[in-house]
Order: sequence, then C-alpha cells, then structure tokens
Amino acid sequence: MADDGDMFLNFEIGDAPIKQTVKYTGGRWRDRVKAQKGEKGGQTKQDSTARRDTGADYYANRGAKRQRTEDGESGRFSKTPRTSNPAERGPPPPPTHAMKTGLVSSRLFTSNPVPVTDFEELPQPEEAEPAQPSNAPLTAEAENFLNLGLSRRVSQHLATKLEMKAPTAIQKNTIPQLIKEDSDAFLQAETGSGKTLAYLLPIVHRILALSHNEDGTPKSTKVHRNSGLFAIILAPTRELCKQISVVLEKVLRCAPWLVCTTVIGGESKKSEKARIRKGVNILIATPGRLTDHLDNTKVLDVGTVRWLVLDEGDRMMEMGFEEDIRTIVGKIRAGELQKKNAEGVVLDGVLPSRRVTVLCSATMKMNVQKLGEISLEDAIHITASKSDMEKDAETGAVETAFSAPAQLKQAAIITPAKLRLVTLIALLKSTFARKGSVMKAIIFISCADSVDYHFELLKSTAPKPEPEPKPEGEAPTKPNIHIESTVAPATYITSPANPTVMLHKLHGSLAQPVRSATLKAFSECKDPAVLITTDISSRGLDVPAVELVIEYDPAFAVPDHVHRIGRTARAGRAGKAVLFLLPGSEEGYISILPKSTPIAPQLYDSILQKGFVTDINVPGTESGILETDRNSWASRAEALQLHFEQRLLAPAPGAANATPVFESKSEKFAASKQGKKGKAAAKKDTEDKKPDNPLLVSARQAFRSHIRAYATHVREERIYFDITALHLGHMAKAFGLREAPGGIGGGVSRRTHRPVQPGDKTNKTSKSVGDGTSTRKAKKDDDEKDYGAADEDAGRRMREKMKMMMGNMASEFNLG
Ligand SMILES: Nc1ncnc2c1ncn2[C@@H]1O[C@H](COP(=O)(O)OP(=O)(O)OP(=O)(O)O)[C@@H](O)[C@H]1O
Repeated sequence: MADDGDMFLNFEIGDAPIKQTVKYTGGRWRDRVKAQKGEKGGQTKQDSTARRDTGADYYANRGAKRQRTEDGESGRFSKTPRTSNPAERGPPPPPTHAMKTGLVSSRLFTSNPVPVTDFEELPQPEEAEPAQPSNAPLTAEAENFLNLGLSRRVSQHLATKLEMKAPTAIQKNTIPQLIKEDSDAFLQAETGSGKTLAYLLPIVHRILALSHNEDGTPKSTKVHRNSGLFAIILAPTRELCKQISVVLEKVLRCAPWLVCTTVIGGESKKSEKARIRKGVNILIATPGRLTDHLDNTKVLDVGTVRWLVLDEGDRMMEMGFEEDIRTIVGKIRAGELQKKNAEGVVLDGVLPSRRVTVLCSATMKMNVQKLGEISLEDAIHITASKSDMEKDAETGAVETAFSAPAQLKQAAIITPAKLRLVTLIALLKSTFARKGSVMKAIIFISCADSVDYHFELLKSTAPKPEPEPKPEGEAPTKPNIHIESTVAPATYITSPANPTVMLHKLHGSLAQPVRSATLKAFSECKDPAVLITTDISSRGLDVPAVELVIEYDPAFAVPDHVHRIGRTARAGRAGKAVLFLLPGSEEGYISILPKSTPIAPQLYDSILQKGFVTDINVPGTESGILETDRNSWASRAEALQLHFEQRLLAPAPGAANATPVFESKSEKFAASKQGKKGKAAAKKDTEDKKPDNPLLVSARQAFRSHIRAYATHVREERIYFDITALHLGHMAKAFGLREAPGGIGGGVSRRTHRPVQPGDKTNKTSKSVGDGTSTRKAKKDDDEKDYGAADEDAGRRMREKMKMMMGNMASEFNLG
C-alpha cells in the first residue's frame, strides 16, 4: 500500500488506545473544530500512562509538519520535548536510507509513548551486591544424604554416579520427614531447588527397604517389577513427566530391579497398557491419561499404592484437571489398602501404613488450597527454611509468599510496542555476540500462533546445506524428521564471532513426537541455542545450561512469571531474566513482582545501541548483511523493521491473480479510494496486495491471538495490562505488519482457526485426536490457554474495544 499520509492519519488513529485524547492538526479548520468538539464530548481526561511522545525523538529538528506527512501520525503528540527522550542521550541520527526512499510506513522512533519511570533516579544495576545463591546444594561439610536417613546404597549412588554430594535445603527438610513420618505433605520451595529429588529419594529409599537392610545387605524378601505399584506421580505436562522419569531412572540405577514408567498420552494406549501389564513400581502420569487408564483399561491395581505425588499441583488445577484429580484420589482411596502384596511381602511398617499425598509447587495460588482440600489430610507444610516451617506450625497458617532465586538477576526493558521486535533481536544479538558468553536462552511468548510466527520470521530462509557425504560403505545419517519444522539456524541473531545460533520452537499444538524431539534437541544442542515457547515450558523444565530467560510477553499471572524465570538460575547457578514491558501502566507491574534484588528497568535504546553496533546478518540476500546507508544503530533498527515488513509483503509464488486479502477495513478503504483514481491504478494496487504470503498470514494470525491473549491477564493484574490502552496499530508493527488486521474480537477458538503448521497435531480440529482420546482430553493434556470461546470475558472486552475503534475510525474518515 502506498504511504499516503492522509490515509495513515485515518488508519492509525483507529488503532490508538481508546482513552487517548486526539488532537487534530490536519485538514480544514472547520473539520478540526468539529472533530475536537466531538472528541471532548466522548472522552475523559487523558490517562497519564497513555501519554504520547513528543514526536521529537530523534528527529526533533525536522519540524512537526514534516513528521506528520512522513509518518502519518499527526495530531497525536504535543510539541514539547520530554526529558526521557533518547535523543538527549546522543546526537540524533540523520535520515536513514529507508526514510529517504519513503519506504517506511510509520517510523519506529516517533510517536511512541513515554515511560513513566524516571530512569535518571534509578540505581545502576551494577551497584547492587551480587546475592548468594538461595537454591544451591548445601556444603558437603554441613550436610549429607546419609545423615538425612537415606541408605548407604542410595547416598553413595548420588555422590558417585550423580555427583550430588549434599542435599539442598528443601531436600534436607523433606527427606527425613517422608522417611520417618506417614503424614501428607505440601512441599513449597523456590524454582530449581531440587524438589523432584526431595520427594523421589524417600520413596525409593522406602521401597528399597522392602528387600534390603540399612547397610545394603539383602533381606530374604525379593522385590521386582511385579511386586506392586507403590507410587503414582502426577505432573501437568508430558514434558515434565518425561523429565521426572529421566531423573527417577537415574536414581533407580542403584536398584535396577525396580521399574518406573510414564503414561502421558501422545503414544498408543495399547503400548502403555502393555508396559503397565509387564509390571511397574512407580508410575509417572498426566492426570487425563491416568484417569483414562483407570476408567477404561483396568490394568492398574492401585491397592498397593502408598504415595500419590502431585507435582506442580496449582498448574494442574489451572489446566482444568480438578475432576481428573478428584477421580484419581477417589479411586485410590476407595480401594482397600493392601497390607501385603500378591506375593505375601508385608508392606506395612516398611512402606507407609496409610496413603500419603505429597503436593509440590514453587508457588501457591488459591487453587492449590482447593487441591489441598481434595487431596491432603493434616498435611505438614515443608519449606526450605526451618524457621518458616516453625512459624507455619505455630500459627497453623500456610505462608503464601514465594520468591525468585536470590542469585537471579532480573531486568525489565521498557519498550514501546513499535520497537518490540527490533529490540528483541538487538537483545538476542548482543546476548550471543561472543561465542560461549551465553549458551541457551528461552523466550516466552503468550500464544502458539505467535511462537510459530516468530520462529518463521527469525529462522534462516537459506536452503539447508547438503549433509556431508559419508565414506563409502557407511550409511548416511538420517535427518530427524520430527525437528524439521521446529529447529533451524537463527541467522538474524548471529555475528561473525558466533556464526551458529540454533532456533527452536515448542508449544502444545505440536505433535508429541515433535515436542519431545525438539526439547531434546534444545537440551542437547552443542551450539548456542534459543527456544521460543509458550507457558508449556514454564513449569518444571530443567535445562541446566539456560542462562537467560526473556519474557517477551509478560506472564498471565505473577506465579507464572516466577516459574518462567525459574528456568534459569537453577541449583545455585547464575542466571538472568529480562521482561519486556510497554511504557505506561505496564511499568507498574514491576512493583508486584517478587524479587530478592531490585528489578532494574531499562529503556530500549541502550539495548538497540548494544545489539546493533555491528551489521545484521540477513538470510537469503546476496551480501548476507542488512544494507543501510549509515552505520548507526537507529538506521539499522529501521532497516531491519523495513526488511521484515517487506518480507511480509513479498508476493507468494503464483499469487498475482489471487483475490486480495485485506489486513483491515482501512486497507479495504484505501483500495476503494484508489479505485476512484482509476481502475488501472486500483488493479495494480490489488495485485500488489500479495495475498497469500504465508508469513503475512501467520503474522496476522499471531497478532490476533496475541491481542486475545493480552486480554486474559488475571483480573487483579489487568490494571497493568489494560487492553483498552493498547495501541493496536503500534503493536501490529511488532509483528512486521503495517497496521492492525481486523477480526480480533470474534471470540473464535485459536485451535480451530489456527493455520496448520508443519509438525502440528494432524487432526486437532476434529473430534478425535491421535489415539482416540476426546478433544477435550487432548486439550487438557496440553498446557496452553485456549483464547477462544472459553474466554468470553476477554472476547467481550475486545469486541467493545473494536466497536469503539471502528467508531473512531468512522469519524476520522469524515475529516479527510
Ligand atoms: N542435591 C543436589 N545437588 C546438586 N544438584 C541438585 C541437587 N538436587 C537437585 N539438583 C539439580 O537441581 C536442578 C533442579 O532440580 P529440580 O528440577 O528438582 O528443581 P525444582 O525445585 O523441582 O524446580 P521447579 O520448581 O522449577 O520445578 C536439577 O538439575 C537437579 O539435577
């Protein structure tokens, strides 16, 4: 679409926050007065958090009129420069190539909202004392596993084979309790503090005690895989189940006669059933799948089950597993507790004489209390700090505070919506600027569509290199088909010093083999690696080399934020978490985040400066680098944005005669206006629409899902994430779109409308998914929100916003 200033005036205002006061400076004075009057009648005083920038940013000297005509956003900023203007931090860069050629539809650095944070007043991050790790193992001198009551066999195995000489604080407090007592327990400790082993080790120790004495000598009783199912561990995601299973398998190498297995869906129930039938002592399962087996396959005898562990209990409740958990708890409790197993081995006395439930989480939401009511009886609250536990025991109340690991460095980047994408790339570029500086990073994004889009946008478009020929007689290595669409080089964020960075994507709409293979590829990647993901990866995921977590979209609730950032700084290691926030009300969110050290808000410009200090690699171009006529970071940022926008508008093969797909009503309007100028011009424009570029389709879909997701922040936090204050036009820019596409407020289900991506579950829109479980179940085994009909409240609010926007747009058109 041509960059018609007038047209943009109309369209951009339509995307603006509803609360914003619009000042009209273009057109005839009569129209201006009329519009201003109309505006006064309909709007309250402008919210300070939605203030517009002066438009002076980098181009202060260029005059308001010129800006208006060039960026088409006239009338929405005052003429007084503001102090937080980045231009004051250095000389304003001259017009870039993109600006001169007129190819920029709306400039990145103008008309951005101004942060409310006074950055001058803030202490510099480096001033803060480095904190001592709070989730690290204790020193071997202070404590060891043997002293906690674990058998010599297990303790030695931990020390020699797993290189764990001393327990962590939560392990120190949990292990003796679960070995000696048969009461229910609620384990609450920071992310990465070793809760998994805290509950696994006492279980293994006690099962082992059926057949072995304390000193490791065997008893006359033999225990093997058919001796009974003794423990069931439930976790919300398949990934987490697999991870727990891997940890348990490592521990069980000291007792290879004991067997654990997983039932998690994603593979045939028949094969799961066969595995259970062969005999299993510890079962790890997702609630939906376990209920299915208990209800339908009847192979599980729960009479010998002594432990039920609910790992990440609050997440399971959040995902709608309440009914399944009730069923599981009910079925386990209903069956008679067998004092002896089928072979006559006496279980009571060695194993708990009652059924023990262990609830486990780093955070606690209200729904955990509900879960506690369903599953726990007189539970003891175990935390990492003895004094907290004593306080709880005294008061009879459970302390709800939770914290991030003390050594985790946290920062917030205040970035206007338009600059989000380039700032993200700049951050990644500077992160991976040197080889070996950071090995792995995770980027959290609110929804699967947006993950798909950002992966497609950032991955290399260059054809895959041919595999190196093998010596004669040697079979060629087979490429892993499961990761073909989820792992690719990330050219844009590489540098000459660090030429290979691998990009990965993971979300709940991918088929299970793809999910497992991608996670494995990310964990085992020897090159620096980035994982773009949804909250599917926020819980429990333990990839030790993750040094950076980026919350590109803030979490939907503070506890989720704690879990996300907890993917780094695990078991005493260092880590950094960076949160992207929009200027304005989102900045207030920092005040409610748990932090051991202050979260340092930073303005985006320093990130851009650092990231775009060198050329940007661009896949598929002749020179291999992004060309700008000036070597300034600002011009690189603009050129990169333009490059993305052009990639989106590039014609898809054979699309010239296709029916145009308009991004929004305003685009349609533009086309019809063109029509008035002449049919030939209109036809050309129509052909220029490049309708079927899959990246453009993906960008629109990602944008829509993003906006819907934005509306689903928990109620208490919506004062910071106010959908009505969101500038849709600016946000569209962060998706490489020139303006916001329509169709946001329809309340349609993301899953049914999402374009199918390679590697996606094949029949997710049909009733039956994969192995015959219902769609409802398949959804529940996934761990993402469905931003569709389910969130009627969000849909309603979006519809209201769209209605008001449309109203605004219509009145704006009258000005033209
Ligand atoms: N005693 C120990 N010594 C050394 N490393 C340990 C010890 N216990 C656990 N770890 C390591 O700490 C890491 C985190 O453990 P784990 O995944 O159990 O944490 P968590 O508390 O469950 O975290 P989250 O709440 O995020 O799920 C793992 O890599 C694990 O191997």
